[in-house]
Amino acid sequence: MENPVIELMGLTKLYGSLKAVDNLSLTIQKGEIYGLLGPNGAGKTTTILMMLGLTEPTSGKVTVCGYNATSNPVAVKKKVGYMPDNMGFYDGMSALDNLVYIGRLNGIPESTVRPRATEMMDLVGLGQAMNKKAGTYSRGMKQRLGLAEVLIKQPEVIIMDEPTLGIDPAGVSAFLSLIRQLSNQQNITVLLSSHHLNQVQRVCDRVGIFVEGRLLASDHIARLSNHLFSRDAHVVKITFDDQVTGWTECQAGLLNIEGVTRATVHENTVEVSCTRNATPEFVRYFVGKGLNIMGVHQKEYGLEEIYQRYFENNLTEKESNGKSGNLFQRSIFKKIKK
Ligand SMILES: Nc1ncnc2c1ncn2[C@@H]1O[C@H](COP(=O)(O)OP(=O)(O)OP(=O)(O)O)[C@@H](O)[C@H]1O
Repeated sequence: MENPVIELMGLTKLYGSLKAVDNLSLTIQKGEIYGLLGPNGAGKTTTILMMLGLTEPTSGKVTVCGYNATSNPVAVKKKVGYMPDNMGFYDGMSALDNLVYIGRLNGIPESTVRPRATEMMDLVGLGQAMNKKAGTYSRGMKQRLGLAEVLIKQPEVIIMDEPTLGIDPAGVSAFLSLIRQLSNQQNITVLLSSHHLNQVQRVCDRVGIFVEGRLLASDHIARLSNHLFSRDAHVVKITFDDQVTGWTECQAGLLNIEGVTRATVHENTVEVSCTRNATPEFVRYFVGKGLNIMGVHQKEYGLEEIYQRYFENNLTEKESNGKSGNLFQRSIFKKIKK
């Protein structure tokens, strides 16, 4: 059932002559984890600031939990927990006391604030370390403490800007699992802005690809992939025990199979692109020809390929419109790919 929690309608933000956000329309449903992807300067932070009522749109409207973020930012702030990429704590105080302090600031009564803070520390996996000073926490522990600070408000929406920056791979994995668990158990809506495509892919239900203030695409990863790679939605690599001989005949046979758009060979490996999953037919075909199959590998398109394809399409469109700035964009893309 449709239950929009965040709604952006024709949102535009100008900084002088620079269009940081350009006529952005987007709806995020209750309980969704939505990933906002884009290179540096794409307009992600500006969009988030408008959602929080911290900066005013030049035109358009943003509502969060039914409240207009521009005219009623205080109501929005009560519903939303915001986690910037670098949260500050009182280093000399214990992590638990930091949390109690935030709880008090958010109006939690004195009788319940400490038990609630303790509960949140357990929830984010810091129960054993809650009496340590925040200044002694590692980067990953600080991110968890930041999440506890957001959760103590019991928000309906959590907005995170690069939440896993500087955390080691094991810490990232644990942190993302925690976000997924919170969303499943408490039906919290999460908006996650990130450059880390593989992390976004692991945790997000839908993603938006954002470039130069414009949303180029917004959908489920599988749907974006089907849309972009429909001609070669299923690519299968088949490896044989020896070099493939009589390839011309083989290739003609494969192209006769329904949906096959391309078949190539390199030494002992054949790659077939198809609009449907016809792997069993390929295997039967080669077995029928007396070839010994050593391995079958089905390629899946990840967010990285999807992002790259959208980015390239955007560049091609700009090139054909004769706009400049391509080298800059390409260098940003290389940076993201690292
Ligand atoms: N206060 C401001 N005054 C002028 N220009 C700004 C201001 N804030 C942001 N911009 C510009 O707006 C554009 C979008 O910036 P924004 O910070 O929203 O991008 P971003 O997608 O969050 O980037 P990053 O991934 O680097 O955080 C950039 O060109 C930036 O230089």
